[in-house]
Amino acid sequence: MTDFIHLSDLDDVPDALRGAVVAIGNFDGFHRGHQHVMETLKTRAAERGVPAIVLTFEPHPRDVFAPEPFMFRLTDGDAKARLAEALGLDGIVIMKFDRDFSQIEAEDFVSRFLVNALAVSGVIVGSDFHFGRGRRGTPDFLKASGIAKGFAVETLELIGEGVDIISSSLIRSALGEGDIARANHLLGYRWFIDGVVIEGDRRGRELGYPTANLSTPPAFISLRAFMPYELC
Ligand SMILES: Cc1cc2nc3c(=O)[nH]c(=O)nc-3n(C[C@H](O)[C@H](O)[C@H](O)COP(=O)(O)O)c2cc1C
Ligand SMILES: Nc1ncnc2c1ncn2[C@@H]1O[C@H](COP(=O)(O)OP(=O)(O)O)[C@@H](O)[C@H]1O
Repeated sequence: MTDFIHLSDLDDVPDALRGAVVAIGNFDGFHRGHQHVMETLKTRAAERGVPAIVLTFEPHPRDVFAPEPFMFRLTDGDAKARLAEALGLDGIVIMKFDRDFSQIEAEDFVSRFLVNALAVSGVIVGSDFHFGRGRRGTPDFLKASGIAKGFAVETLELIGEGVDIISSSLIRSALGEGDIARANHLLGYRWFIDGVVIEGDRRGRELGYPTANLSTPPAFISLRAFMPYELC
């Protein structure tokens, strides 16, 4: 088994990742809908005997285009990489998303990155996936590109929970309401925040249970910042 590979661009793709089947998206949270994409990705890659990798973007495009209202994040790039490795994928590519990158046309994204850099053998996305300047690249466009350029494209139905489609915003709403159990259920694992424990105002000792002050990037602060959470 080869080591998990983490790339931050597609300038010089190692041979070990060329020819891969690739899942593309933001994947904030690696929730159960995303995990369905990843399981399909692993199955298709194993059938072809090629690597299974995820191609994602940081920062989140919504933070680039509409920084207000504030959107707290479920997983940063490092957490996505850890989850991808834990799910048994072969690698992750975290491309820098900025205004210049967002102007790349869907056609160019396919030819520059999917075909020339990665030589993908297959692409897996959910049925709502859009990409390229102005979000013009639709799942149908991706399928047509695959036929023209010789890679397989699979678009998956979105996984639901009751009447809701599982999405990172649904999980943010659950957390915003303090419903950790529902967030955990939708995530498929126990929600976590990464941070370094720092010295605070020493008020925790008056609360009657152990507390820790976490230094956490602003995008990871919950809407209910003063809710007690169990440490794990
Ligand atoms: C090359 C490229 C250009 C993009 N340009 C835009 C854009 O102009 N406007 C926009 O809202 N999103 C843009 N996006 C972000 C996509 O709409 C989308 O968030 C991203 O492909 C991840 O898909 P997902 O949201 O289904 O996970 C772009 C994405 C890519 C890969
Ligand atoms: N509930 C779901 N079921 C199946 N695929 C999904 C689901 N939610 C998102 N996807 C797919 O996973 C990838 C990342 O989606 P993204 O837009 O980051 O998710 P979210 O809607 O949770 O913010 C995309 O290809 C998307 O189509």
